[in-house]
Amino acid sequence: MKNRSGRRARRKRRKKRGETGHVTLSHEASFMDLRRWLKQKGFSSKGLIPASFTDTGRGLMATQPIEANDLVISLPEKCLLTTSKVLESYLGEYIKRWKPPVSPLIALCSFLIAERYRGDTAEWSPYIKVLPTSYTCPVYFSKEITDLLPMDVRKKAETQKEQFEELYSTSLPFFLSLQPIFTHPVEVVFTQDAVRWAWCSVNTRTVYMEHARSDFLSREKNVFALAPYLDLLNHCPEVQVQAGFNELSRCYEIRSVPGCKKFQQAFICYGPHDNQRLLLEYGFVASGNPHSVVYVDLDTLKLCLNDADKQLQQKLLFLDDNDFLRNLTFGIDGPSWRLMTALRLLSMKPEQYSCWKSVLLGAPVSHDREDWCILKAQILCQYLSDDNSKALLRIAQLKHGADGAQLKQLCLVESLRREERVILDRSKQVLQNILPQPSS
Ligand SMILES: C[S@@+](CC[C@H](N)C(=O)[O-])C[C@H]1O[C@@H](n2cnc3c(N)ncnc32)[C@H](O)[C@@H]1O
Repeated sequence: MKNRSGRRARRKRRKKRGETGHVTLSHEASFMDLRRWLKQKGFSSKGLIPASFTDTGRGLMATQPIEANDLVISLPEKCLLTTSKVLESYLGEYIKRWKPPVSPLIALCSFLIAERYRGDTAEWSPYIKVLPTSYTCPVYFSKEITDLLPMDVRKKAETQKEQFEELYSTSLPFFLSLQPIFTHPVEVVFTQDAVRWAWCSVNTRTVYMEHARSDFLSREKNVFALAPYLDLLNHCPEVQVQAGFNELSRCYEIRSVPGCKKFQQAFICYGPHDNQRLLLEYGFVASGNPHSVVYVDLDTLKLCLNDADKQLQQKLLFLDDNDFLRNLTFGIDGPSWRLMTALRLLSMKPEQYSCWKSVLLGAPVSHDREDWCILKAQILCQYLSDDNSKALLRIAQLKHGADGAQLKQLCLVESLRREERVILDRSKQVLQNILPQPSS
């Protein structure tokens, strides 16, 4: 008889209960220091411990059941790193002096970089030490890897990269003004890589918290708060939570609507984001994400249209005026309502223009125009499928000989492309089923 208490049996039982493999990290010196430091600020991490999970990486595990609607975590204001704390710090006088005022984002980024530079002597050192040293957000991607992204997200990633580079170059004079704080030249402390790290730390880890406007900061939104320990919570699209700063308890609180079983990962939901947005803003992809779709960008749409249509430019202008040139998608259920409506408007013959209002509301133009739309949707779907296959092939080639960071990025783009593949295959089936069969 097999030993039922063996490792394999335990793994099997865990799998049956829907638990994934994990290794606890709470005994690691950096996490022990973090918990000690937070305890001094009034936070008790009882009930949640850091662990590394096979499917999501580092996260928090419940060591006791969390009942439905119970608090998952409650982090006192003292533990939150906000722009007010930065203004009260040794950086404050430099920020207050600088004209025009720096943005709340740059204030936070500068503080993270300065604290990392100060090492063990930094007040926030226990927190800085558990932050990732690098990120998998597209601002880290080379052009070769960015080019493997689906067109729509590729353009957004390129814009994001340009915006980051612009932010870095326009913030350089301010960084240079911080020289008196450092013994090394500021240029070697505030490198583009350091600012990218801080920028990703803020963008991927802050919680939303509104702050009163400060005269010392620019008018850009000041809604960030870095929340040590709480920011170890990973995202699950299906989980419902209530989160926010509680003015009475003066704590940032998260309540879980469904609760969480003992020894399972405690998740929160970052928002109803599709995988493209998760990749752009957080540098990961959630498999089986119910919000995921495949975008049809304008260039792809144009590729599949008839150039001979003399009214094409006018039709595209009309679509633009009615906000029908963005968010055109394929989903697990086939082409979206917006995509089909855009195609219907594009399909119209001049003598049918009088019915544009009902078409905008979703009515088909005519039988033959509806067939035209389904055919165009099929062509679009096939075009995106071919692009997907080419990208997956190229990823497989590039994975040979890639270094650690590149490999992580390639695997991430690969997961996004695999999720896209599932959606496109399902869309193809849906379109095949609705296409009228030739009569025998
Ligand atoms: C707020 S942090 C969560 C803790 C983070 N995993 C860590 O190790 O510090 C957000 C980051 O966690 C990762 N993440 C969150 N949810 C994830 C998920 N479901 N799968 C994979 N990575 C996830 C992403 O890298 C994201 O940028």
